[in-house]
Amino acid sequence: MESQWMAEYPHTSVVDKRPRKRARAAWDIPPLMPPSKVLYCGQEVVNSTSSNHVIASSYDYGAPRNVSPPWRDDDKNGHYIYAIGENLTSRYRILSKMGEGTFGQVLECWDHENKELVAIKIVRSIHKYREAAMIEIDVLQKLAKHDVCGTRCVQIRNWFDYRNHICIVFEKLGPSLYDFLRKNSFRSFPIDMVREFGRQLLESVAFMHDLRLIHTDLKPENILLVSSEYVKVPDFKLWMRTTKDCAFFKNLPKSNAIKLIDFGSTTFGHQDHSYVVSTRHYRAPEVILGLGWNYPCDLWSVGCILIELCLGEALFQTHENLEHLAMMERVLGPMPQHMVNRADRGSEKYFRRGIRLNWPEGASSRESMRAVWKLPRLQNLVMQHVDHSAGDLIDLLQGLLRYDPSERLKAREALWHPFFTRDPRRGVYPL
Ligand SMILES: Nc1ncnc2c1ncn2[C@@H]1O[C@H](COP(=O)(O)OP(=O)(O)OP(=O)(O)O)[C@@H](O)[C@H]1O
Repeated sequence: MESQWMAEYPHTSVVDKRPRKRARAAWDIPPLMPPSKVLYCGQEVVNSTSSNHVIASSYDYGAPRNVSPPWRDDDKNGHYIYAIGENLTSRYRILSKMGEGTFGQVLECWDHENKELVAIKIVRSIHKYREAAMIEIDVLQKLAKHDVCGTRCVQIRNWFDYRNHICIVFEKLGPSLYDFLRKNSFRSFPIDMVREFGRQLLESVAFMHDLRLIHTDLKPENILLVSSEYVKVPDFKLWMRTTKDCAFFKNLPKSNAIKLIDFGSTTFGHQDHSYVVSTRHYRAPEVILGLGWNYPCDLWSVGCILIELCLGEALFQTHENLEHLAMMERVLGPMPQHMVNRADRGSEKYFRRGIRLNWPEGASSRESMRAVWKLPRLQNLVMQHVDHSAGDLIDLLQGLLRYDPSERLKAREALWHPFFTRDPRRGVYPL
């Protein structure tokens, strides 16, 4: 959920060159406290996610049901302040924090009624976020109605308004693909796994587009593995490069089942939209140039995501429009003239005499110029990172990353691409 309210973040981290707006929890960070431990009321729990919305609880897991916690004011940003182990209505018990986004916090809870673990998004008590949450609920209910097998998008279980916070109850899923990459020191997924992720991602996008819905915020953070289970396997790439024993292994998910989350920015696709959408690295050129966007902006994001899963890190690591466009031209070649001609008033400044990109003349620094120059062409990039199926993958990516949205592959067309239909080991098409 980003779109209009999204802020750009400065470079801060050495390891991940893409600064994230929040730390992630739950999958790789141990629970905040052992279930039996009782902490004293008012004692701060220092959580490695740097949350200041958690206070220690005087409730333990054996606390009586139906006891509501005392009323507390929200924090200054409208986040609900909670304690691990206390109730959220009489039905749910808070177990741990799973994540945090612009719109609120996601907590792992125990559902006393259905006897299952759930993930509850507690939305900030701010009017615009409450309104957006109601739209997200509408979208989730529409998706649930049509996704009879429940395999494409996260399932909504329930929702309620609690102390001025909209709470959305979801089935509990595993880590996001971004979390998984991060935990693996940003080592890439094998190409056959990328193919499976890509297929499911495109099926989910095609399903949404059939319902006339555009996700608008597709990114590895919003694609969750269904299961948290993983296996350790030898990392042959590192084996060849290092003589040390320690870095020989990487983690791989046991199952490659994934689902989409975060429908807070989802919108209807009946007409072109003009406001800025998508998280920066996954943002399509028509959005940056103010040309109006529609369904194809999701397919551009899918292209960026597939490359990231093969590389381990984002392709367009930038926070600035001109640099972003220069990176695109470096990887994909020049932008079509008719798009340059139509650039809106805000983006005219990125071009020289309305003909070509104002690059490198307009670069803000030498560092920025270097960041663009170091990017290879798409073909070389894929060949450097993929051991087989490179030709098919390059062709698919060229279709997904077409500048002109009207020429970009549609989700269903992409699913018929040889990258998905050809058996990679035998080079033949299955029936
Ligand atoms: N069903 C779920 N199961 C497990 N974890 C979840 C689930 N839903 C969300 N999360 C975790 O919570 C994080 C935030 O969720 P979500 O993206 O829906 O919130 P948001 O406020 O809309 O975020 P954003 O700022 O990206 O718009 C996710 O990245 C993920 O780590």
